[in-house]
Amino acid sequence: MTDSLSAIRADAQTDHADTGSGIRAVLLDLDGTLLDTITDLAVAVNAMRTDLGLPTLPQDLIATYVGKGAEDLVQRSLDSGLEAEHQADAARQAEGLALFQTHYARVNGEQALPYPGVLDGLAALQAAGLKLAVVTNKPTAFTLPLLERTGLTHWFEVIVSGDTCPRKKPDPMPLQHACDLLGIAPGEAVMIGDSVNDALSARAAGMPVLILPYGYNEGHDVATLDADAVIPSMEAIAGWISQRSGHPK
Ligand SMILES: O=C(O)COP(=O)(O)O
Ligand SMILES: [Mg+2]
Repeated sequence: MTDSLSAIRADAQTDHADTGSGIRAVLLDLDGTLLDTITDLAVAVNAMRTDLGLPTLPQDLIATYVGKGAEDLVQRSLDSGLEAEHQADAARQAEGLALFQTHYARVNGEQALPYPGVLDGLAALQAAGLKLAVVTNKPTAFTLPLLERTGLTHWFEVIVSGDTCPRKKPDPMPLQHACDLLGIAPGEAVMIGDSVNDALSARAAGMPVLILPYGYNEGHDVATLDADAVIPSMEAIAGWISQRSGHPK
């Protein structure tokens, strides 16, 4: 771990030797990173399936379908266990999406909770003078009420949702957009996430990426990700980013 962190610090010093600016902002994924949202997502997915006459799915299986936004979650939840010829057509997917949206609007945030260390981690990053942004694949209509209901909105200068830009993570576009809004270069930010979508988008945007191991990586081990480090908690992440940003708390 120490070696990985040293390597990131060394990279950043090389990248920014001309400006000496280092890290000025932290971009944070939402589902599986800041908030444990799977209970509410699974309730909405299973309510959709019940409406369509389908059996419910285990929450752990639904968790492997989270990461690429609501349409993808609905599609994978409808097609779960089916051969290609039986998978939902566009009309069935649209019907499923409408049902999911109705149910999730009702339960979004009901049981969602910050993971241990998140609130202390955000406080430490903010105290260190870093700008904070959310970059999520969750649609705006669910992101903003969720952040409100869980009391997190006030931490963030910028919120980029899954439908803010033409393309979602793993495309770098939403990360670049967040940096534009923050008035910084991508190389002055660090991405914090839980999944392959965060790792790929950060790599493509040219910024370091740190992975938290407790979220939803589409059912895969986070050790398989191309990331700079896997760090156990937001609190632990905040400690060393603060040092690296040159504004120790
Ligand atoms: O909406 C999703 O599928 C995942 O959202 P996230 O990008 O905040 O993890
Ligand atoms: Mg996530």
